[in-house]
Amino acid sequence: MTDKVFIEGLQIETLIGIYDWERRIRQPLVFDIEMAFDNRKPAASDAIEDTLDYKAVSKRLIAYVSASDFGLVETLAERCAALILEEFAVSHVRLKLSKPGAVRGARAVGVLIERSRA
Ligand SMILES: Nc1nc2c(c(=O)[nH]1)N=C([C@H](O)[C@@H](O)CO)CN2
Repeated sequence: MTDKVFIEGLQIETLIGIYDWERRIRQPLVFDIEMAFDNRKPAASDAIEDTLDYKAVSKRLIAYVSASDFGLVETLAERCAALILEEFAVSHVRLKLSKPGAVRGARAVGVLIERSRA
């Protein structure tokens, strides 16, 4: 089963970074997320209750990330992947966390991780 539900370009502002100046500001992060989910049931029923609701996942991530204050993008990406696997009916998640403008000359830097439910 290779079905996915995705969220692309979800921008969230938060406190993130290892340098002193970064601890005094909020910076935008961008999330691209793919979640394994069998979409055949909602396709047959046409019922939102049968979906992996991408709006519900987005709202939960916005709440979590906005309130977070990690130093590394690695830490935040790991926590977000764990949250998705624990709180939603997702067996596998691929999560790209981009920090735009963090490095001069680069459009964005960040991490890309894939995690599965234990
Ligand atoms: N692999 C990482 N490298 C760096 C990180 C990070 O979170 N992961 N963070 C920084 C700084 O906070 C940087 O974003 C400031 O421009 C540097 N390298």
